[in-house]
Amino acid sequence: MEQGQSTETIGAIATPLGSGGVGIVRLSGPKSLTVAQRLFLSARQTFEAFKPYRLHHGWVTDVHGARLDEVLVSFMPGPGSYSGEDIVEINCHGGPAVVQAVLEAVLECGVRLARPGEFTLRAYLNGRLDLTQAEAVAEMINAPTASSLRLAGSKLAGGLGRYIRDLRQRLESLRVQMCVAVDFPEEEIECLAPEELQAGLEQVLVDIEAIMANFERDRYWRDGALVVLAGRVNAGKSSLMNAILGRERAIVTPIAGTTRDYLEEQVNLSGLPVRLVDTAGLRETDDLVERAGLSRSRELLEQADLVCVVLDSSQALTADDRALLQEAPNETTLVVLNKQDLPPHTETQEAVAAQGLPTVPAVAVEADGVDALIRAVRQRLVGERQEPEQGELVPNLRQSQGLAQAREELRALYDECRNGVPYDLLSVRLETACTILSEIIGEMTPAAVLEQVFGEFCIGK
Ligand SMILES: Nc1nc2c(c(=O)[nH]1)N(C=O)[C@@H](CNc1ccc(C(=O)N[C@@H](CCC(=O)O)C(=O)O)cc1)CN2
Ligand SMILES: Nc1nc2c(ncn2[C@@H]2O[C@H](COP(=O)(O)OP(=O)(O)OP(=O)(O)O)[C@@H](O)[C@H]2O)c(=O)[nH]1
Ligand SMILES: [Mg+2]
Repeated sequence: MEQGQSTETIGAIATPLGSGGVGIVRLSGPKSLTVAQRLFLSARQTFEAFKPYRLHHGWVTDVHGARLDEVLVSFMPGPGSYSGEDIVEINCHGGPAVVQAVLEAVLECGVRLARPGEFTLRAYLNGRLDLTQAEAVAEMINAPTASSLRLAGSKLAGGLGRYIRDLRQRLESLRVQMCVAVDFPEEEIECLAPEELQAGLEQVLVDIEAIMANFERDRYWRDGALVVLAGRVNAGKSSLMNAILGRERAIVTPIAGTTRDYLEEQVNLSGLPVRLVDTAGLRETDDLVERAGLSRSRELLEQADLVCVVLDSSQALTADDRALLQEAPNETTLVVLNKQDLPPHTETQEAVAAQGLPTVPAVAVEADGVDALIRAVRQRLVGERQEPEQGELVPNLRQSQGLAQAREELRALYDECRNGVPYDLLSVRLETACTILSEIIGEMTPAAVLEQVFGEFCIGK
């Protein structure tokens, strides 16, 4: 991964590939302005130069001067631009062929196609964003709901970076006060007593714990949860899927084994983003397709944040039902007693009650009980917790793992301090903890980590 001022000019389509009102081709780097001058024909006779932060109306041409599209072009000079470099944006008509043609013209002018996330990578390398803000850009683009968008917004505003920088500063100041620095051996400064060092560490640990708790508690609000509908054939899983979605997404028939591959849809359960999956019904089968579908279902069951075990409450439990209930981990299971419109099978009700798993009744075909089911799903995933507030700081997985590392280092340090380990050894640990925190915000972050972070972006961002 390159460091420092880049010399290559990069270009990409910044809008989704499809038909839309407007499509944007974006350039960043030293050649942006000359490329724009070469490919732009102004609609005004008096046009002289691309005044920054203005829209210039005209045509974009290919390298031979043939008009490609009527456009609006803007120029944002570095270092005060999104990437910190000269940026040009060509606003074309939003059709895939139009933007592709404009991109090709740009690439013929010695511009290189941008890699995923490269505009934002440059913004980061040029000090316009710290790493947590760069990650927030991706979180914002991928945010499935209003609340995940708010969380990304706080991070993009720099809240998490500031929080972590403050933790690091406090550790650094403790380190100075340990007076092991060889710089001032003679100076008469009051050195920190072990108890004071421990107290300082404790406070930092409390604040690390607090923000890590947000990761655990709010991760479903940010990333969404995987909810899998499982159960034997004909229990009503697909009917339930349709009822929750409010449309006929899955095929429903009285034939056992209707769903053979899994179906996945994104739903917003009153603000909670959920990937909802309908699976192939469990049963012994010789059908190759169905068996392949079943093995996919099992994989999904293992990944699920919540499994809704759908039972036909009017029928006796089958061996498959029992096996599923038996294997179901208590924390991640919700039993749906479907077909409540039919006469209940008392043994089934009793057997389920004996398992002690939370249950909800439903009549999937009439979409009855769906509201209660949605409430129960939310309850299982996030309890009584409401949507996170504006300004709440929720680390992502990478950030949370960094915080966990720093916490381990500080805990070890704390214990060593209590056991009378000398300050010069403790000081080394403290430095390690500071380095870990620096990596989270993107100071001294290894190239491999950067590659991973930016590799997950889309092209044009
Ligand atoms: N057309 C377009 N829309 C976009 C973006 C973009 O790059 N292009 N953005 C990109 O993701 C977001 C906006 N983010 C931006 C952040 C900083 C600057 C910028 O030029 N900042 C300068 C000057 C600000 C000013 O004069 O007000 C600066 O901060 O110094 C531009 C966009 C969302 N919408
Ligand atoms: N009476 C009644 N019938 C239901 C209910 N829910 C589903 N059914 C019926 O049960 C049959 C099977 O429903 P599906 O939703 O296809 O069941 P499934 O669990 O997806 O079945 P497979 O895809 O085969 O695993 C259909 O004929 C539905 O109309 C219900 O609440 N009450
Ligand atoms: Mg089905």
